[in-house]
Order: sequence, then C-alpha cells, then structure tokens
Amino acid sequence: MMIRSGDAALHVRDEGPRDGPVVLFANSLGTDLRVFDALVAQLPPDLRIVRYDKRGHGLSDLTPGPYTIDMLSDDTIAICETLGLRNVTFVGLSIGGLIAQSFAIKRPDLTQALVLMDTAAKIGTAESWGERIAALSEGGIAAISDGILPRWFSPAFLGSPEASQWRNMLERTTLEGYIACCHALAAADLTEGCTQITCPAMAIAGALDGSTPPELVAETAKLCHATFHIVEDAGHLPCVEKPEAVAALITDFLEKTRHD
Ligand SMILES: O=C(O)CC1=CCC(=O)O1
Repeated sequence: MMIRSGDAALHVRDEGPRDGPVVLFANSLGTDLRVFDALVAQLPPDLRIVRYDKRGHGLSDLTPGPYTIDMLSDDTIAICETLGLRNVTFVGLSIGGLIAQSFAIKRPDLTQALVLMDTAAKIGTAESWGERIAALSEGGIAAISDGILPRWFSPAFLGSPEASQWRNMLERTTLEGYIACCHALAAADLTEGCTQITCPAMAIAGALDGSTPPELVAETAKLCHATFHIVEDAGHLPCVEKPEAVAALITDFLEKTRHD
C-alpha cells in the first residue's frame, strides 16, 4: 500500500494480525524493506509487522533533497497515524536507527520500545559524508559500492552468490534519494536527544560492522540505557547475514517488554 506523508507517497507493507503487538521497521541507506525479509520470516506469527521504504528508496516517491532525520521520522509518524498504530516497538537499522531515535524522542506516547541495530546517535562526520556525496556526484552509486559492501558483510558472505542481490539493491537505489539521505546523516547528531529516551531499548551490532562498529553502537546504547548485544560473523546488516540470531534477540526482547 501507499501512505501519504507531506509531499511523498510512501510504500508500506503491513503484515500480521491487526490486533498483534506492533513492530515497525526502518531500513538503512541504499536498501529497501526487503532487507528485513529473512528476519521477519523468523519472528513470531502473532506480531503486526509494518515495514516501509524511505523516500527515494524502493517503491516510495523520490522527493527533492536534502532530507533531514526530522523529516524522515515525520514520515514514520504519518505511517503510524494513518494505520492507527500505538505501542510501537521500533526496529531501526543504521539511518533507520536514527529515524527510530528521533521518533521515540518526538513521540514517546507512541513508543513502546526501541531496537537499535547497527546504528548510533551520530554516524560519521559532516566531512566523511561530504566526501561520499562528492564521489557519488562524480561517479554515481556504482563508484562507491565496492567500498560499501565489505562494510555490510563478512568476507564469507561477500564471497557467496547471495551477495550480488544486495549490490544490485544498493546500485539500483536512486542517486538523488541516496544523496538526500547522506545529507540527513551529515547533519544528524542525536547525542543529546537520545539521553531523553526512557522506553526499554536494545542495541545490536554485527561484530564485523565496518560502518557503525560495535564500540560506536555500544556508546549510543549507554546513552539511552539500552542493553547491548553483538552478533558474531556479521557485518553492518546482521538481519541479512544472521537473521536467526537477530530474530532470537528481538523475540526475547519483545517478551520482556510486552507488558511494560
Ligand atoms: O553505507 C554505509 O556506510 C552504511 C550506512 C551508514 C548509514 C546507513 O544507513 O548505512
């Protein structure tokens, strides 16, 4: 289905029983909602699982950039309001984790719990994102994908035939949407804001994550009093590489937070 948020129509997938506990997923830069396919397949069937594509990604509209994390989290609020979602457990991967933090800060009334996957209150620097935007402007996404994939995946996964679908997903993201999100990442610093988060939170990091390394994820976990877990033999996208391990962590966390 498509849900309107301001000037954009967002591609949303809403699965599971209408009255089930709500789990909302936000994906990372250069991926769409399919990044959670393997993980979602391992979660309990009684959950209402809502996924969407960020602006400029997947089947959502591409609107003019630059974007901000505030704007991207407003999109998730629009999805919740349109679908009437309450008591949301928000699972955010990378930039999706910044969106989840921003959502929890702005709408504690809607937030039951947070799962922060391979993310941080601040990812990279304005300088590093500026360099990436310059490379993208010159050569497109194909010019940077060889550098990105070894941060996303372990060497073993990268050498498997499975890896090429994720390269394809990355390289088929619209250049404008990708760059618009890089601007959001360059400007985002939720270091202060995330100390205001009071709901139960859990942080997860792939042991081999080359984009948001475990130490960085652990720092943010401390700021928002989240428990912290490492997923072995996985890079930046543990939901792709180790879906069973991530599903076990989330299922256990949902059990513990369900009645809070
Ligand atoms: O592209 C990367 O380096 C990984 C990444 C950073 C923010 C995000 O969403 O993905």
